[in-house]
Amino acid sequence: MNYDYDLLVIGAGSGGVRASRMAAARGKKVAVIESRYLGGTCVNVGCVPKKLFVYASEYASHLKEGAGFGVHATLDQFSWPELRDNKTNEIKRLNGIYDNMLKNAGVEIINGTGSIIDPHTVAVSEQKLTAERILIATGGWPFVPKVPGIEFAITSNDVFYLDEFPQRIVIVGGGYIAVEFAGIFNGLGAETTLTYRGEQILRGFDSKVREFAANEIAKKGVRISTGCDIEKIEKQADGSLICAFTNGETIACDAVMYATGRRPMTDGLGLEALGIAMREDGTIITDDHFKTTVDSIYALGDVIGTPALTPVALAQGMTFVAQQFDGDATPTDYNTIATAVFCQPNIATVGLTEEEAACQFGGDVSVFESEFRPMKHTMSGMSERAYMKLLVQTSTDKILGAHMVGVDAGEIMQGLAVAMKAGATKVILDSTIGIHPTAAEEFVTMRTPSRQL
Ligand SMILES: Cc1cc2nc3c(=O)[nH]c(=O)nc-3n(C[C@H](O)[C@H](O)[C@H](O)COP(=O)(O)OP(=O)(O)OC[C@H]3O[C@@H](n4cnc5c(N)ncnc54)[C@H](O)[C@@H]3O)c2cc1C
Ligand SMILES: NC(=O)c1ccc[n+]([C@@H]2O[C@H](COP(=O)([O-])OP(=O)(O)OC[C@H]3O[C@@H](n4cnc5c(N)ncnc54)[C@H](O)[C@@H]3O)[C@@H](O)[C@H]2O)c1
Repeated sequence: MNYDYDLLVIGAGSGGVRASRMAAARGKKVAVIESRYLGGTCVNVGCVPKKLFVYASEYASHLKEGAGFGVHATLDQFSWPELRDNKTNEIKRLNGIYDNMLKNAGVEIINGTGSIIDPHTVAVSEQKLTAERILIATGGWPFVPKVPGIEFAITSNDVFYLDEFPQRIVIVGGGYIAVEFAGIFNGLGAETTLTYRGEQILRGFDSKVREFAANEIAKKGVRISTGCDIEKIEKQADGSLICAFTNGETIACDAVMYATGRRPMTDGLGLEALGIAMREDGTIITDDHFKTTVDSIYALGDVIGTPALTPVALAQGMTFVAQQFDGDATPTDYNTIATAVFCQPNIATVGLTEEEAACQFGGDVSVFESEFRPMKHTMSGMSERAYMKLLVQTSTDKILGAHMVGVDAGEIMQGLAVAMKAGATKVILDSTIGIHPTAAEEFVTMRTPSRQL
């Protein structure tokens, strides 16, 4: 059977771009269909613009900290339009780089929305394209609950393009996006409320990390309200919003941002008609080779419900190509994926939480902890503290988990993740000479366990 392409990818985000480039590099005839923006969520409305905003949000605090060092500076002005537009220009530059990168790799870019009409055919408007393999890499989309007045709320898709900076913002959710944007808006000077329906933000993270981080975030000025939810949002004549909460409280604000999770983007793909199996939450079911329940159709990235992180989608893209075109059957390894929340200070983690370690290795776990005031803040006057934890299997000395709340934790944790992947034991960390004076050296100097689990 002759097809137009060896591989037709739907979605030019983190996973789709990587898979198409790698397949084209192996001499395959590849096209990628993209409906909105090259680079997908991460480049356009995710990791990249978010991190640029995080940088912006930290200057005011740096200026204050300088005083203790004799460096006196005041913040004259923060211009939201400048931040927003400079960010947008940077994203456009990256879109151009993606365009060149794909074309130079020999990947054909097709602008439009893809819809699968049979196991080897994708329709894009009037065009019908055939391929030996179809790869769905369509990512996710913000989920917002049904709440009266939800139409007045914004999501992470809108927040990067607001006409005006909200001086008062309510952020709903307790996950990555809510916590990161609470830090961004608070740092940029907005009166920020983070509201979460559960007891403690950052579900899934180590419980001490959650408590410590929530405390540090609150110390920075974010008002954290837990155990309640928004009942309704009303728009006032002056354009401001009033949020009514389930606990009877009301808050007036200029913007309400919902960061209540993401759903897989499968709208209009035609999956039901093809009989492609999905879970209840809409994520596509795949095997170790990213194959869906239809033989020639594959899926990877956020749309399959694996950890929704760019490096995971990238790794999957590379595994997919190795499996399909190099004859390498090795599946993607999801163990010890390091991750960071870019709040102030950062949270970063790799491996098991204390709760998971206790559950899996109870009676055989040593906990090493360190909590301290970072050296910088002994003179900056800030009360910020840092927390680090290592979980070690006592009988084997193997590192089970590493956690940090502190400046640059995201940068520090990557090295620990490599060590863990290499099977590092506590003895190896102990025999590693530290870099002084850094916070990171604490990870190689914690000698006495604080607890046994
Ligand atoms: C605010 C925010 C911050 C984030 N920060 C981080 C971070 O700091 N670190 C991190 O690791 N991860 C972060 N993430 C998660 C990360 O962005 C995703 O995990 C990653 O982008 C997933 O890649 P993907 O290839 O699965 O999908 P995506 O990158 O979402 O790409 C999917 C692409 O498919 C296109 N598409 C969808 N349907 C169709 C169709 N029918 N036809 C054609 N094209 C279609 C979309 O337009 C999109 O371009 C963040 C996410 C958000 C929302
Ligand atoms: N730094 C990073 O690596 C980074 C940053 C941002 C996003 N991401 C990825 O993107 C994913 C999506 O981020 P997210 O923050 O939207 O999702 P999330 O799953 O991390 O958090 C969603 C939050 O919304 C709450 N929630 C869900 N439904 C709700 C409802 N009906 N009412 C009130 N609250 C509700 C949940 O309890 C949770 O606290 C993350 O899980 C992560 O994988 C990663």
